Amino acid sequence: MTNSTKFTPKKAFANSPASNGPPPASSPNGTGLPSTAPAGPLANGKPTPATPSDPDKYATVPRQHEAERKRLPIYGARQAILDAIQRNASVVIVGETGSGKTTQIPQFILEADLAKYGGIAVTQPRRVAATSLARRVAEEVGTPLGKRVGYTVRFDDKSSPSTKLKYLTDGMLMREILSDPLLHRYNYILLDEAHERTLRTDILFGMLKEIQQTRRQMCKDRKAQWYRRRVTDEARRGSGPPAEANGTDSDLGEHVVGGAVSTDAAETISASNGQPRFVHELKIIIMSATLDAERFAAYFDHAKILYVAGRQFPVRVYNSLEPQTDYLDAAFVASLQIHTEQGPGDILIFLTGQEEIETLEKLLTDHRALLPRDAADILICPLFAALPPAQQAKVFNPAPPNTRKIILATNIAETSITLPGIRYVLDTGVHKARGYNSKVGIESLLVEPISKSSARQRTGRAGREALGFCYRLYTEDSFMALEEDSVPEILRCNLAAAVLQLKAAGVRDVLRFDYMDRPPKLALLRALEQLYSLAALDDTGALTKLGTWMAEFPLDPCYAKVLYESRALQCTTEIIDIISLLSVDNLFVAPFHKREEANEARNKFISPDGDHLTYLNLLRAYQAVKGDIRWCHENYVNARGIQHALEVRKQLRQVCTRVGMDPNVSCGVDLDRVLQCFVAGFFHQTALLQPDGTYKSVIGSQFVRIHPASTLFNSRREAILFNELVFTTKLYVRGVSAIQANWIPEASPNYLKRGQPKSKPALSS
Ligand SMILES: Nc1ncnc2c1ncn2[C@@H]1O[C@H](COP(=O)(O)OP(=O)(O)OP(=O)(O)O)[C@@H](O)[C@H]1O
Repeated sequence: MTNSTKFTPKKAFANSPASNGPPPASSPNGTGLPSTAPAGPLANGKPTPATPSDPDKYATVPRQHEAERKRLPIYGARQAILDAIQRNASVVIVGETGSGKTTQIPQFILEADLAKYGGIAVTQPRRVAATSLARRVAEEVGTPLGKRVGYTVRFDDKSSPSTKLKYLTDGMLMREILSDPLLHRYNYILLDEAHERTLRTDILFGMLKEIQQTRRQMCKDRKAQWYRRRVTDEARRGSGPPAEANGTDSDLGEHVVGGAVSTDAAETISASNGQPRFVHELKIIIMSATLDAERFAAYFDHAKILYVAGRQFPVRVYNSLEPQTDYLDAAFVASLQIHTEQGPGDILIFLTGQEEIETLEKLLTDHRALLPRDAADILICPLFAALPPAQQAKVFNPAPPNTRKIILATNIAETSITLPGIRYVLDTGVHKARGYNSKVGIESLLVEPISKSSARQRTGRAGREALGFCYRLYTEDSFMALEEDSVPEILRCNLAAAVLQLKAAGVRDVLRFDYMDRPPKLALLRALEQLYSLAALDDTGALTKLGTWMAEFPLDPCYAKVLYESRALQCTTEIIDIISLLSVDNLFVAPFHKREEANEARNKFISPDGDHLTYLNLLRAYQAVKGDIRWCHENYVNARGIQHALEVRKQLRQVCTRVGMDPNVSCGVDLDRVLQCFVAGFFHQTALLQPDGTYKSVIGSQFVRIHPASTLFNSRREAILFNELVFTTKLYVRGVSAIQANWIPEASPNYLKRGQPKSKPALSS
């Protein structure tokens, strides 16, 4: 990459007709309905009926942002939204980015006291969105975070029995289904950013549809019973009045609509403990700025569609006049030009991954000293998934005086979140997309063009607090050539984890599940086969005890199996440590101008057996110096990465304790056991050395190369196991360790010979 590009914003960008709409629509409706306060709705059990409205009863801190709320375009549509929600079981709401869907619609429901019989869940594809939105909405509602408004994301829960409105990742809602199969605790589920079509959202769509139908049927059945009982009671009493209302009748009495009893709530008897359990209809609301509303409405049983017009502030969109050969360089130059030539406001730059972010962070940091004297200072804030939450949170802090914040983000900043201060967005037009070839079982992670929908979402990160600007580092023709939407993840991913969750949620026949887009049959069969080989499914395709245990962990099934095996081989401490470390992309940093020194430093930790034990050595050394940051710097260790791994480790240890597994059982120096555990989960990801020095995978007979970043790069060992088989520029294996070839056939009870299933599982059920 060079800095000598001819790219300049003035020359390179044309004012685009894609400029995003007129100035904000003002909000006509000024009055909020009073909020009310049912108790403990997100805890299991029978919710307490609503108390009379009292907006301030639960506001233990002052409400904030009231005037801003009322200026949001969505506020003008408040009554229409509430009417649609009351009249329809499912509603699709489409409104511009920043118009107020995510923060306001749940509050409308709260304030209008519609969620009488349970809580409100708002799902987000990403944890950073869930946590920041909950924080903002708690401020608006005037409640400490975790009380009336809270969030639940993997490894972090800020909710309590008094939480009425909860932001959570779609993965966490899937987990809640395991313990509360009909999601009784919720009255409303809002599926936000539904256009993203992550694997989990797609699975959730199908599960929620089924839950909604079941609950509706239960309400109807219970209602019929109630009528029969009432008629019998009245007949027995002659012409006297109906029986004095007991708890059931008074609950039902609240639902009398125009003389008929509505079917949206009824008491029923829980089969498990014979205690009365309140059943109420589940309302589903699907939201996004960029989705195919008709398609979603058709899938959700002809849901009502609402389009809410207007955005708060305009965003001027500029496209590059010429194609850019190096988007990273273009982003570097453009950001400095904005900084030195444009007015105040922070900059958000979309890049594809941690490595690119760290490269640009370094370039910009080095350039700080060269800024003109009169220019403001710059503060660079990275934002990517593997960054520890505390570091991620820094992007939400205002920049110090006379400083411009430059946020370097992956597409975790693409949807949903408001990053305060952002006025300029630089869109490189690319992202890293995961793919999966189910024929050969190879995953790929390639840099690809984004979709138009993603480009619009990126644009929408500006214009949320004031007029904004979006510079697309690609031509308008390139924009026009983009696909409208990205291919749903379910059509391009390994489905083993999703199938395990479906099975754990009681879906027997995953081939016939009601998918919005049906994945290829081969991909589903592969997932079933993989779970069978891990002994998570039995010969009939039903979940085994082990499978149920594995579904408890927020881990890919292969890692859950490794952890399970660690109990027998008595090395749970080491396995938890290594799995946590594997959740980080790069544990070592290797700046290109200091590669040799970095390699030398890494050699201190290297285990001759490969990456897994090398990571363990690294953690032990880090613990010995008590996480000294200077030590990390001197040894080219990614301190942020290790901190993130330690967070994951803490949480995994907690889950282990919860399921009765002692996380403190260690194998000491007998580290072969650790690798044997990994073979138990990854026997299908092993390869044998060939006479010519190459490696051939045991399953699929693919020639694979050890990734240059692996400690076993260029080494010749009898057999290897790997955590990832990834096509980038070539077919590489990553996360590699040396193993004994005879461990492979022993590793799976369902495999007799290498790569040969003992018998085909009954895949259709
Ligand atoms: N953390 C925050 N700091 C400052 N303003 C915020 C914050 N969160 C929300 N806002 C304000 O509330 C507005 C509405 O945000 P909200 O997330 O509800 O919009 P949205 O319609 O859901 O957007 P998107 O489609 O992009 O998710 C923002 O445009 C911004 O003005």
